[in-house]
Amino acid sequence: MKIRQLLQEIDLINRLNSRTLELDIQGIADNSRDVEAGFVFVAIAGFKSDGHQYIEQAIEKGTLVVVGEQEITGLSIPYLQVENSRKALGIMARNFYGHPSKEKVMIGITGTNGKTTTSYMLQHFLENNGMTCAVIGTIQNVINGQKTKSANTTPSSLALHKLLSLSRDEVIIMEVSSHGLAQHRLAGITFDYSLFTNLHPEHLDYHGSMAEYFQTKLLMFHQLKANGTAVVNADNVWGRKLTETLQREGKSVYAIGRSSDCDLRVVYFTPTTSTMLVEERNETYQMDSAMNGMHNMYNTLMAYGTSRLLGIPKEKLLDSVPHFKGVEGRFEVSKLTNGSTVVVDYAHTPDAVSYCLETVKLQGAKRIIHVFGFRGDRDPSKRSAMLSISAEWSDRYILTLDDLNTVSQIEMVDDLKRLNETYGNEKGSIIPDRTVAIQKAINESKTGDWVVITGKGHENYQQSYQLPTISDRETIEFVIESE
Ligand SMILES: CC(=O)N[C@H]1[C@@H](OP(=O)(O)OP(=O)(O)OC[C@H]2O[C@@H](n3ccc(=O)[nH]c3=O)[C@H](O)[C@@H]2O)O[C@H](CO)[C@@H](O)[C@@H]1O[C@H](C)C(=O)N[C@@H](C)C(=O)N[C@H](CCC(=O)O)C(=O)O
Ligand SMILES: Nc1ncnc2c1ncn2[C@@H]1O[C@H](COP(=O)(O)OP(=O)(O)OP(=O)(O)O)[C@@H](O)[C@H]1O
Repeated sequence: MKIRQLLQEIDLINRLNSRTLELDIQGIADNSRDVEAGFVFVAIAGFKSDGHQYIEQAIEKGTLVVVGEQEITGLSIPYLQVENSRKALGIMARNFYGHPSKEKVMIGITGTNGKTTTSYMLQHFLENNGMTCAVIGTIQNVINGQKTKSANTTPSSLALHKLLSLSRDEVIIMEVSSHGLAQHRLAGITFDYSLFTNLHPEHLDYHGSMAEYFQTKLLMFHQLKANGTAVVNADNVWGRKLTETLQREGKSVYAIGRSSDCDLRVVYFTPTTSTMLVEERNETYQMDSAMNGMHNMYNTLMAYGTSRLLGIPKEKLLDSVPHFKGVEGRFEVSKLTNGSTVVVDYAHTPDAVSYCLETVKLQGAKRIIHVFGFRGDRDPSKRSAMLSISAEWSDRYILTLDDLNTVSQIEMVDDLKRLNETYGNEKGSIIPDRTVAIQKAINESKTGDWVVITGKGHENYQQSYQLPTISDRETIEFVIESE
């Protein structure tokens, strides 16, 4: 591809000469280590390092042209200055890979919680009804049925356009994180359907306030195609605000929720059986689901409503809904021989912990023993609320370690002690070793009790613990087998 074609629709601060514009480029890299001969290197001022520092390294590796934000002169090769390197990277990636999102049905899912669950549920509904789907998100990326590990929930724009160009799937279902939106990882993408699950306090260390967090989420809805539709959970206060905003802008909104003005409305939900009575276009009918909890009622409505918008007949979908059994690490239930039950759940926000413990209570738990911790380097403002909810709902809670990231164990344990003294109660104790905490909880459980382990879900442990296990699931199996 010629540089001239690569730069289409990019706002340039300086101009390249006509000879440079006709050069053929072989690829794009945003990391100097990935540069090959004939590439364009895009320098990004990042959170940890500054790509502009690596320009010489990129030149040594054979880059033809450098794109960056800083005013730089005197390079041995052409330099192109742009307003925003991350944005320019997305547009270049789109041009290089031939605008791959144009050919697909693009579905973006955003919100604090429920993105992964809604993605896989939607994939299940669509594939059961004859469509092929790619899924891009937290657990993995699935393209043409092939699974690969994902580095981020929302990949960099370069990785994303490459994935899209490789995909032969009809529909792309992707989780869209607020970090991804803020960092222009979606630049060059347009959506047919944009889904909003909910918004709760999270990542406020990054976004500063709920208002800013909301504004960032809103960016995805400004990337809807002209005939695209927003599917919004209108029971969430921010979902209401989003609906009003989008309607004012003349965008098409499909609302789900409990109120009478919703396009897909839950008239009644029976939590013990996960049965819903729903109303759609003045018709009321029953929907049976295998997914526990009110939060999954909302996820089901989001996925079901989007499938209806894609034209799948109601009867076919109603057959598919009960067959979706859930996602790895999200309310994963094991029954133990001592008559107790263990749940592993990825809840790591106050609302998610609350939904999880409430669901367990509604399943008839005699006693709830809750094991959880807090991630180092992640928004500490949510910790007190998570602890207060656990202290209220559980009969016993054990505070333990989650991923420490760059925080030391001593620092985290000190914070657990401080939080427990301020927001906890007599039901709580602290066992820093996560595997020992889980072992203790399981050993204490009796018939009818539920042990609820939240925070890590499907993920492997970042640090090693006393028991020789690498995930909550493995620890549970180890404890059961050691009995
Ligand atoms: C803090 C943050 O969000 N960082 C993201 C950001 O990194 P960055 O661009 O700032 O990277 P950097 O390391 O400072 O490097 C700057 C530039 O120098 C370049 N470089 C660097 C070294 C070198 O030798 N040569 C070189 O050229 C790098 O390639 C980069 O272009 O852009 C990268 C590419 O898009 C992301 O992978 C990276 O995500 C990091 C790994 C991360 O952990 N992010 C988390 C916070 C995140 O994004 N999470 C959300 C989900 C949140 C949730 O819902 O829980 C997600 O979507 O994953
Ligand atoms: N609709 C929902 N509302 C509130 N909480 C939910 C909802 N759906 C799931 N949860 C809770 O959030 C946890 C994570 O769910 P899921 O992975 O689907 O969300 P996510 O948005 O992809 O999360 P993340 O961004 O952290 O990957 C679940 O284990 C559950 O506790």
